[in-house]
Amino acid sequence: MSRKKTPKNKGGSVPAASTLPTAANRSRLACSRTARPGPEALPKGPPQSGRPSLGGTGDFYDVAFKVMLVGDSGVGKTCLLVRFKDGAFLAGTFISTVGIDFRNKVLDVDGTKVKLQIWDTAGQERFRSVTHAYYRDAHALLLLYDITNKDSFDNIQAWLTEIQEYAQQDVVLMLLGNKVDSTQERVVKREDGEKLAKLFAGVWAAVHGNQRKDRPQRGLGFHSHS
Ligand SMILES: Nc1nc2c(ncn2[C@@H]2O[C@H](COP(=O)(O)OP(=O)(O)OP(=O)(O)O)[C@@H](O)[C@H]2O)c(=O)[nH]1
Repeated sequence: MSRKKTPKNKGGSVPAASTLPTAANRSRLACSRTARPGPEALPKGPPQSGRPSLGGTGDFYDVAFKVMLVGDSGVGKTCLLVRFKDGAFLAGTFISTVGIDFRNKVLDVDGTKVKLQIWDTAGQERFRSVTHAYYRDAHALLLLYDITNKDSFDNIQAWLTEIQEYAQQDVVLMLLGNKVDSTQERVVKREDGEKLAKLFAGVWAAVHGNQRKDRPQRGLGFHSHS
C-alpha cells in the first residue's frame, strides 16, 4: 500500500452560511466547536487507501475511515473526541457544539496506519438537518448516551431511527454509555444499555441482514466508556 501524507491543517473549520454562529451563541464557542459546510471529505465506500484528506495531521496512513459521534446534547461527544485525540479531559463549563467539526487521528493497527476522521456532531435539535447530510459517508457511528441522564438513553431509539434513515445500511454502529465515572448519579443501568444494544442489533440485522451478502453482518455493539 502506498503511503500519503495529509495536508498540515488540523481538524478544519469552515463556517457554513446556514450554520454560522449567531451573536448569541458565538461566545459559547470553544474547543473548535465550529459549524461546517456540506460534506466533502472522505467519500463513501470501502475504506480509503492511502488518500490524503481534509484536515490532516501530517501523518502517513494506509487506510482511512470516517467515524461520527452522535447522541443528545451534553452526553460527552466532544469530550470523548478530545480525550481520544489529545488525551485531555475538557473539564469546566459545558459549551455546546455548533454544527459539526472533525479531528483526524492516525493509529497503528498491527503495522497498518489507520487514519480515523472523527466527526463531532451537535446534539441539539436545531442542528439536526446539518448533521443528517454527513451520515451517508460514515463508515462507523458511535451513538452515545449519558448514564446519568435517562432522557439521553430514552432518545437512543429516535437516534437509531434517524441513523436508519440517513446512514448507509452497512455502517458499523456502537452504543456507548458515557460518564461512567459518575457512579453516584448513575440512572441508567449497564444491563439496560446492553439489553438495548442487543435488541437493536437484532432489529438491525433483521432489517438489513439479507441486503448485503458481500459484506460481513453488522450489528449494534455495546461498549461502556470510562
Ligand atoms: N463526569 C463526566 N462528565 C463528562 C464526561 N464527558 C463529558 N462530561 C461533561 O459533560 C458536559 C458535556 O460534554 P460535551 O462533550 O460538551 O457534550 P456533547 O455531547 O459534545 O454536547 P453537544 O455539543 O451539545 O452535542 C461537559 O460539562 C463535560 O465536562 C465524562 O466522561 N464524565
